Amino acid sequence: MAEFSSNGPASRMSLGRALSQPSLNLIETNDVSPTGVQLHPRRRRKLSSCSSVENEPVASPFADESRVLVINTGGTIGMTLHDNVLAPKANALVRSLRKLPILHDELYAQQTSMYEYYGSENSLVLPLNKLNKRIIYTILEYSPLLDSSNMTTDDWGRLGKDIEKNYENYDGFVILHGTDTMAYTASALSFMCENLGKPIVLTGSQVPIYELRNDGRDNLLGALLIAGQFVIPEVCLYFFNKLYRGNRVTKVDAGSFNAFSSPNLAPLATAEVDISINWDTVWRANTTAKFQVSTELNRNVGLLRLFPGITSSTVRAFLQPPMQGVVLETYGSGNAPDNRPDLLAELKKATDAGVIIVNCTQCLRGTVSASYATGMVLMDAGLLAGGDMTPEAALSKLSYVLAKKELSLDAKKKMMAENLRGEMSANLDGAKLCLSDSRFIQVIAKSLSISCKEELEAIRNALTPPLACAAAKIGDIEALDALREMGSNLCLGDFDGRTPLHIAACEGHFKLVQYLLSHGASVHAKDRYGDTPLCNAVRFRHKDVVKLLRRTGAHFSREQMEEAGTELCSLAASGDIDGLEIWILAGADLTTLGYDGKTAVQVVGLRKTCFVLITSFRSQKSNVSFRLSQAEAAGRKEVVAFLVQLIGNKSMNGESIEFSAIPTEI
Ligand SMILES: NC(=O)C[C@H](N)C(=O)O
Repeated sequence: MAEFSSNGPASRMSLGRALSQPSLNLIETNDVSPTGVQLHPRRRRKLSSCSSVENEPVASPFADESRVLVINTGGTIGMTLHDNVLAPKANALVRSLRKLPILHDELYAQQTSMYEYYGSENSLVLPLNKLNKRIIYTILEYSPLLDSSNMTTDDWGRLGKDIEKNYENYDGFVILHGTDTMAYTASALSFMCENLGKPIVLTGSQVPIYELRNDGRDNLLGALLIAGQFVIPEVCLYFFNKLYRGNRVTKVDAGSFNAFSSPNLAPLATAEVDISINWDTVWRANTTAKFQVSTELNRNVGLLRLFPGITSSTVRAFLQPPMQGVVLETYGSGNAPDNRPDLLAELKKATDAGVIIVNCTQCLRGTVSASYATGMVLMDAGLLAGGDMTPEAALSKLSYVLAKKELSLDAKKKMMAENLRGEMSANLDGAKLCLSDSRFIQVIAKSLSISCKEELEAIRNALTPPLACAAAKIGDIEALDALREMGSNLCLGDFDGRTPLHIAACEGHFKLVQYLLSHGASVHAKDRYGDTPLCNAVRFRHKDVVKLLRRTGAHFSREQMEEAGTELCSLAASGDIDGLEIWILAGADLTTLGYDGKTAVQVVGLRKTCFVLITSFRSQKSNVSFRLSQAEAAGRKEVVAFLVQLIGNKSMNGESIEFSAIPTEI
């Protein structure tokens, strides 16, 4: 049998702990439960691993597994030679990866019934890594596989939809993609993915993975390790040991493994002896809104590069309708000839007619500014300054913004000037409050005789997560604000991976949860026991916090859902309607099987179940149609029928349900 790593004794209640409650007598080592229900081998193994010593909780043997969806779009990484040219080869990647021990541990897969459990031939598992984690990845291969030169905005839309569809089932996403247009796809996805909370990592290679010497294996492995281990809520690009923000990169070398550059932003992470994440640079969606993908893109956009002697007729032809948005690649810090009234007149005519023209530099590095007269003339012609955006980012941003039909032209222009996903540096001159400005850190540094920047940083990194957690415990927003101004990252966890959001969720500090979410805290952060802030809020029954976290996109994983089955039955058995209600608000399904194959509905009886459902409908109206369809999908015809009869809604359309008509007692 494979060795399962344990996280050691848990010091507090976790979801997994429900399984080891002695009063529930859940120790099950046989294939068949007491009620004769066949348990899946993975769940059986999990249940049998529960401690037989009373009150000693044992972490789930699978708590240290994470899941990554790999979408293979094509590119050199999966190409083979045919008639002396490279072209993508279909249905070959999974077979080949299965034979590579650094990318697949067959023994573990067999012993844990992984293929059966995930129901996919295309699932693989990485060997145990340094952080004691297993990354299970499933490959979704597109057909046909494409050289990225053949990709269009439709392919970006397909990627967006697939990520949206699978978002809740995976911890992170890897996209295998050709390098030629990878910077465009990465930029476009960064805008399309609104309120992203999980990592999406694009990678590929310069030499096919099937060749003896290649960069594909390292790139794929690095991308998987990052997507499976770190909650970096960005569309990123991983290549040659570096993780970049996707909308900051450009392909700079066709013949080197070091093919990409991010000239205006340092890498988000470097994979050297250790993978070190530059958390201060990681971009976070500061909202309490749910993840969604906007697949609408406007194709009437283009890139125009200035060159000495360009004719006004070329410019005029390029700016003709249906063109709606153009990135003008200018000289140096955003300059164009100021002695060419013919050219400037064409630009002005177009902007007056409603074409949005963004000024970006042709230089690899740097930003546009209005420091020269030759730059000012473009402002006068109505161009927008593109800051230090790459042309790839500016073009895909235009395509995304122009597709927003509900916005006026002015609103679109305003949006173009805003920093939406970290694609531009907001204020290059704005000095950030630095570490050494903090009196608190200074005092500690002085008493320890420390003065160098690296040591100061090490102190900050060690001290601030527990300090932020302490502030979260007592609901002290001011203290958190002070820590944040000092340059501390409020999303980092303490030694147990518990973030301030976990603590605030346990304590039920609603305002503080709101504050943290609006400052980039992640609802997907898992502590060392695999618990998210949502698990904590449920455990400590903070209804309003549960609702807020759900609105922000928090959800249970499949494993947590399955564990919930037993907890729900236990609550049902003890008649704890309040307890059941909070689980439902958190997204649990009353038809989930408990340890012995019974559901909470069966334990509590139909009439009471309906009462619980109705109570939760009352507090979460938008969930009505979802719950009904869930009950329907689960084949709980009697529940559905009873509800429909009860609320008099024959159409089953949740939106039209009259809540005041629902009796409070059944
Ligand atoms: N290295 C590569 O992947 C180049 C290839 N032509 C592509 O972009 O699909």
